[in-house]
Amino acid sequence: MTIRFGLIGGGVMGEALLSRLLVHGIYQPSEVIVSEPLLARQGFLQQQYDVTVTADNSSVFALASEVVFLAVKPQVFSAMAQELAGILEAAYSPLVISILAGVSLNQLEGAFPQLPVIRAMPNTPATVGAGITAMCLGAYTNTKHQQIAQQIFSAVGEVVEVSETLMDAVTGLSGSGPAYVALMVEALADGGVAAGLPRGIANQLALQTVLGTARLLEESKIHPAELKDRVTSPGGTTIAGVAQLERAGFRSALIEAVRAAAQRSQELGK
Ligand SMILES: NC(=O)C1=CN([C@@H]2O[C@H](COP(=O)(O)OP(=O)(O)OC[C@H]3O[C@@H](n4cnc5c(N)ncnc54)[C@H](OP(=O)(O)O)[C@@H]3O)[C@@H](O)[C@H]2O)C=CC1
Ligand SMILES: O=C(O)[C@@H]1CCC=N1
Repeated sequence: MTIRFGLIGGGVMGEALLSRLLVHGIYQPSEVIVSEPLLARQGFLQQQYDVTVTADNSSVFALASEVVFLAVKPQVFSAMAQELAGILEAAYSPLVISILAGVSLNQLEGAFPQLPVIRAMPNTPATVGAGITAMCLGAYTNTKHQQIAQQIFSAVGEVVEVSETLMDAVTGLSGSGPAYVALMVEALADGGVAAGLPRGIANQLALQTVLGTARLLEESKIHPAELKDRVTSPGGTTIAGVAQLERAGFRSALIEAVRAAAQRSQELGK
């Protein structure tokens, strides 16, 4: 069977995307090639997903007819682009999809001249099909390319299209956001333990509180402030907790976290 999908960088995000694409049957294992420097990792991916593996990035471009998906760290982008410069042949014309934080369409189009390029930012809930991806289209893309990217990212969750000027902000919010939420779940459980709960029960209460609240907000479409008002009984427990969060600068801390991550995304592209 022809190889249609090439993945460069089979790490955390690369594997998350790959596994969902295979589960959804968007690509068959025989249609996929993955490039990875580590032999042990190559062996794992080959055994786990039955895909072709290589350490040679140029062969991914040579073989993948439809999509080359970049999932290496932004810090190795220049070295990778230099290694490929001059090797890529004019005959290669896959759609290049990059999920590298901070790396701009301009940089991608400089590295892959004339190729259709899409810059995207998924997030780790993609692993369980509950991700959200923001994407923006490069100059050489057409409707077919947009549909291919839409299909790929729909396999791992929701998809929104944004202007490239918003991609660093997206990275700071939804790209990095799962870490903030995970910290919050951990800290809530710690609070429960501090208040006397056994660890297992505290973990379960913390996780289900976050899941349930997110689901309630999604299904009811009420504003988060209104939900907060509904939980806070006059003179009750919740307002005591909220007042403490305000004293500790909880909201400000989250706002600044998103801004710092967006700023870091900007720096990674320089
Ligand atoms: N993790 C996340 O939540 C998200 C990450 N991203 C983006 O996804 C990208 C990957 O992140 P993540 O999966 O976390 O990182 P990982 O380090 O887990 O994955 C990167 C993979 O690329 C491999 N690699 C390194 N150099 C090369 C090379 N020259 N050619 C081919 N493969 C190479 C690495 O191998 P080795 O380990 O041997 O170096 C590793 O397996 C980043 O650009 C990040 O910005 C985007 C959205 C969310
Ligand atoms: O931390 C990072 O740089 C990557 C990008 C978004 C999430 N993880």
